[in-house]
Amino acid sequence: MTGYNNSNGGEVNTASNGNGHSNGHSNGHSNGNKSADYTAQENPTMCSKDCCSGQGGFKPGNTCAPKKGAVSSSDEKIVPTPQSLLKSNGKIQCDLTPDELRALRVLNEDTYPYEVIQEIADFITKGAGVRPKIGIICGSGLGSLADIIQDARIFEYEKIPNFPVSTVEGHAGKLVVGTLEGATVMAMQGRFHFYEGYPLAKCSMPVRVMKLCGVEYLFATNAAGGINPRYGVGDIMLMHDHVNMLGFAGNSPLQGPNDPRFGPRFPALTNSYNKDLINKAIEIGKAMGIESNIHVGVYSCLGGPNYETIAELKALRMMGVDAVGMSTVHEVITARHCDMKVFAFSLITNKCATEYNDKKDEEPSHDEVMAVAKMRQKDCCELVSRLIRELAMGSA
Ligand SMILES: O=P(O)(O)O[C@H]1O[C@H](CO)[C@@H](O)[C@H]1O
Ligand code: HPA
Repeated sequence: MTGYNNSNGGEVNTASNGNGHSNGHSNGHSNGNKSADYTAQENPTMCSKDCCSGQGGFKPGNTCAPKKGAVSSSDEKIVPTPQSLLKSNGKIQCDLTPDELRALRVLNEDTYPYEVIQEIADFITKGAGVRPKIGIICGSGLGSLADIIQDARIFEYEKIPNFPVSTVEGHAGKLVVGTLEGATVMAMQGRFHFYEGYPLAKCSMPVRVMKLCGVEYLFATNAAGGINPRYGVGDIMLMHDHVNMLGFAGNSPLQGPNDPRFGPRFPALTNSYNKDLINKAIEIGKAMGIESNIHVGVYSCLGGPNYETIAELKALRMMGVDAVGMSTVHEVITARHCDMKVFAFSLITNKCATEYNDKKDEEPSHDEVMAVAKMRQKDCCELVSRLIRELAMGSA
């Protein structure tokens, strides 16, 4: 791989994707459901199996009184909403613990005003005693990128005011601030995904926190499925562009009122991925002897959490997508909106099938994703730290 220049779209491969196919599926089916309405057939007047079965079976005249120990509707645990917690004097009244209350508040908080982001940033910079220049987001299984940070000050997400919590395996939920190769850095060991139930603005809110902490460069990493047939498991794809599938569906982290202190209402995304950093990373890949495992390509983010169907993967390939995942794009959009320089790469953890087959072992799984990330974390760490060294020395 030689120097990258955006004009030919990097290594984007427009290989024929074999559009015509027969998948051998038949539409007709029999559901084999012999007794769709079990209670109605056996006990024509029974109100429900659960209701009457504790009373010695159904007898004509059962009153269907609640069973002993059953929870009456007034005893049922109420799932609190902000409204249900408010007394008429506007004060919150509930028996939730402070932690439960905080989790509830963070779940319900969809937008983060500038001042709240500033508060979070102040909490971190005061606690860490530094203003980091480089922000790193660790992809699934790539948390070790943060383990190499020196003089680390670690903030658990639960302890950061107004911060969401990580719910995905391989995302520890820690923010690590310190130095790496002479640069001050902050790394998210655990990112937020749309499929976790967080709105996109919340998923990428930490990028704004990074900005207000002083971060100028965002390094975003992810685990992804390789759609480009030339990509192998364990390869690294430097992102030079993306296709925002969630954006196609009308969803953006920038939706809602725009605060010009972060950036413009209508940001351009045509030069989102920094070319100098891509070229430096290619050089570093050569120096590491992994040149043949480095590609430059297009990433696409789907909502997840399910992996893609064959038809979806074929469609993505036709659109020029090389690797697919469930993250990163909203972070990049948020970073570009507030004028951060972006470097991003995908670790290809699995090859995506674009032809129909019945091979179970070719189906993607998060276990496989984590295993490959573990296997390749050393090279990923080296690539990131060497690139940061170049930045710190002012040569990137
Ligand atoms: O993008 P990251 O966070 O690396 O994780 C990827 O791996 C998970 C699926 O295995 C999904 O969350 C997908 O987005
Ligand atoms: N699809 C979507 N996300 C992923 C994949 C994949 O194949 N691999 C890792 N993250």
